[in-house]
Amino acid sequence: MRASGDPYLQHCVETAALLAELGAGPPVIAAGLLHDTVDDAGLDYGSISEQFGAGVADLVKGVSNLSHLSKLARRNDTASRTDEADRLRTVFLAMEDARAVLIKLADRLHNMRTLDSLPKIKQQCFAKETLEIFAPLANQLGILNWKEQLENLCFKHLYPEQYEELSSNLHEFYNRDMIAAAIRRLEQALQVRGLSYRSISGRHKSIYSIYSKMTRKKLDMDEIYDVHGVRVILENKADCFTTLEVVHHLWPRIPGKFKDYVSSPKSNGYDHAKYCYAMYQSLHTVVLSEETLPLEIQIRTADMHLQAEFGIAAHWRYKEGCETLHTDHPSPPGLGSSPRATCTFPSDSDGCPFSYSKQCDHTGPILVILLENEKMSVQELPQNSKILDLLKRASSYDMQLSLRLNSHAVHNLHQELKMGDVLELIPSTPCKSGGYMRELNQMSDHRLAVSQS
Ligand SMILES: Nc1nc2c(ncn2[C@@H]2O[C@H](COP(=O)(O)OP(=O)(O)OP(=O)(O)O)[C@@H](O)[C@H]2O)c(=O)[nH]1
Ligand SMILES: Nc1ncnc2c1ncn2[C@@H]1O[C@H](COP(=O)(O)OP(=O)(O)OP(=O)(O)O)[C@@H](O)[C@H]1O
Repeated sequence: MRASGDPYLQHCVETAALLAELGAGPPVIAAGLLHDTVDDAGLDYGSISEQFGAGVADLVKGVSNLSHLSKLARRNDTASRTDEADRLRTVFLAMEDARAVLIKLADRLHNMRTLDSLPKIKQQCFAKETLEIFAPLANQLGILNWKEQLENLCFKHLYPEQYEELSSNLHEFYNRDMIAAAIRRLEQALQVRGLSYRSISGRHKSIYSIYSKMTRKKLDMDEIYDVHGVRVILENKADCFTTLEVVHHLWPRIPGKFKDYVSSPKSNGYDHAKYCYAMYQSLHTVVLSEETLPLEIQIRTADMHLQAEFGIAAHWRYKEGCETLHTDHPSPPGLGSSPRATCTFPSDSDGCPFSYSKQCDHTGPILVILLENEKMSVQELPQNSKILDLLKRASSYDMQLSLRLNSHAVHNLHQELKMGDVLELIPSTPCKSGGYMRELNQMSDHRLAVSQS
């Protein structure tokens, strides 16, 4: 039974259903159904592998590893330390098949939907971790719909009064029909003008995004002009300016809200990886709809859009500085040429071009997890660092320890660490004499001598 009183199986089925809705294949859906069997039903890798295949068993094990680290992160309040939370997200993506991360996200989304039945303190703890770690992870993987749902649920639990107030205002304010009507009107006007466009899409801003913008910019709700938005993607720059004319002809403009980031691109700061400035290009205007509500209209070419969504001016970077994968927002027709423009759901780990290891040139530092006395830290080390280098950062110097790297006993302290490795320090008997580091060094020198002889 779950705390809500629902049969436990319901959580497993809902998790699998979320993955199916996303377009996941049978192994991922099966692993979604079985995701808690290692931790909560005492099944081991072998029996899952025997019944469902090694692929499914690997995924279930991967989710279990992520759950274990997530639990430690909650206990250590990692979410409160922004840098460490950032690093943990990178490690999550690096240590497991990206599909295991998706299953963990589906699991978390369902848990967040049913959080009401847990004690208040646990609700807050889960919501905090979800907001700092899992919602940005969903964003990094491009599952924007899950990201918004997670953020909205966190907002509800972390700031219930503000949530209630804003959601009752928005209940009156959100107008989905208006967006659809505006798109239709604009499509017709563009056709009359003989302008061909790649796509016109619309969205209303999520409640958490509105709240964040209000707090970030110290604004009232009626000062947020992009609650309702439409985006037009066209062939070339000239068409963008013609479309702007059409828009301003259709609706009265709200003064002071026009921004020409096409003639004067917006700099998003220096991109150290690419040695250049990240530039964002788009025309933005806010008009007054027939319903007398502000409507933000963004106009850009397909190239500008690719740059905004996937290039160095990318929306994820603009928001939080991470990687992205758009699975639930298919790219507009004709935008398929970029390697980042579309992503079908990967059928295996190698098939996923968005896993950290595939994208990274491995010249930068590595991030690894150090577990000692149930304490978890995410450590950044230079390339080619060894287990010994990591041990120098451990606080439990005076104990005899057994070491496990990614759940396997460590035999060579000079073994090189790689991105996403998890090193566990397991205290056995208290150390009687001598410093811990000296013993470790002796032990490793001895092992090295033996292995070389
Ligand atoms: N990808 C990307 N999108 C951006 C960037 N800057 C702005 N945007 C998008 O453009 C929208 C409007 O940005 P601006 O016109 O600069 O206005 P604003 O910051 O929202 O401020 P207001 O005028 O108060 O609405 C944002 O909500 C984003 O959707 C950027 O650098 N990269
Ligand atoms: N006018 C618009 N039309 C269509 N899609 C939009 C429009 N404005 C933003 N979007 C898209 O909607 C999603 C959510 O945007 P949201 O408004 O929450 O954040 P944002 O664009 O970063 O804004 P801000 O920084 O102003 O809060 C993003 O994928 C964004 O690209």
